[in-house]
Amino acid sequence: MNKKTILTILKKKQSGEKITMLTCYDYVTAKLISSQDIDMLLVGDSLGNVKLGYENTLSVTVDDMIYHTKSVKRGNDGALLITDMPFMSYEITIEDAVKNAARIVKEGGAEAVKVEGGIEIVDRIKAISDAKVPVVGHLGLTPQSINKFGGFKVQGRTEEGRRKLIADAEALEKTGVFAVVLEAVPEQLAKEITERLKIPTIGIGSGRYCDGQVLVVDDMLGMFTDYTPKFVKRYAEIGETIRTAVKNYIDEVKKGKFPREENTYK
Ligand SMILES: Nc1nc(=O)c2c([nH]1)NC[C@@H]1CN(c3ccc(C(=O)N[C@@H](CCC(=O)O)C(=O)O)cc3)CN21
Ligand SMILES: CC(C)C(=O)C(=O)O
Ligand SMILES: [Mg+2]
Repeated sequence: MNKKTILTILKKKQSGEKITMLTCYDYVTAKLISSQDIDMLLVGDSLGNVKLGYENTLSVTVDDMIYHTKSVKRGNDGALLITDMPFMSYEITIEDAVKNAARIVKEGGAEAVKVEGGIEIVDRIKAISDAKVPVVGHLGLTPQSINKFGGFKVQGRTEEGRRKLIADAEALEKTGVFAVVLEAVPEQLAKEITERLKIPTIGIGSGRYCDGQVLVVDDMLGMFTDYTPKFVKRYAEIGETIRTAVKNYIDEVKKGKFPREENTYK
């Protein structure tokens, strides 16, 4: 597949071509997804929920992110590879932020990192970017703030919230992020932010007017069903397919129908 870079992504905003992104956590899935000319793969810290079975993303470590990024890297054919910086890997000091971003690039092979937050973290973002690592921002319902928000709560519904989100988005652009994920941002506000910014907005639950869209792959494939945010559309029922396949396998082994002659060495 044609190699996508940050230039590919920036150009799509200019031309008005929609940008596509999915999360991805492993080699097999990276091969499958990138065979379809997706623009970006995100090794999301949602892997804490989806792959590790935690209740939220707060326990995810830099080592977890590197482990999964290496796996995705080997299967990726051409997509721009972005990895989330996990909770507390960029909050404490600028030095931490740069060191952890560097590990994600050097050891994991990510081409960019994503961080959650606005004005309060622009110094960390600038330092990472100055260290030659492209950064994606993430605003709105930022899951690493779950304890501060008191749950997975839509942000930007009050006038003050609206103003803060716009100011954060503009601050991120000024600091040099090359794209910003807008999560669960009310559609008209996401539209306004998208129109104000020269960098692309990638929406998840933020309506039709964002420059691109992202979903958690296990959600859109019907694999992860512990909870289903309203913004998820199921494009397949792979969970159901797996259950049926496993059921048939068990039945056939018990009845002696599997293995058959063609599955047997002579
Ligand atoms: N599988 C999965 N999909 C995701 O999209 C996702 C993760 N995991 N883990 C990290 C975060 C958590 N996310 C979530 C989780 C729950 C809601 C949720 O329940 N939202 C409510 C709306 C809440 C409100 O109206 O304020 C909903 O009904 O959609 C949203 C995003 C998004 N991210
Ligand atoms: C949902 C996307 C944007 C994300 O941050 C993740 O998967 O962790
Ligand atoms: Mg994330």
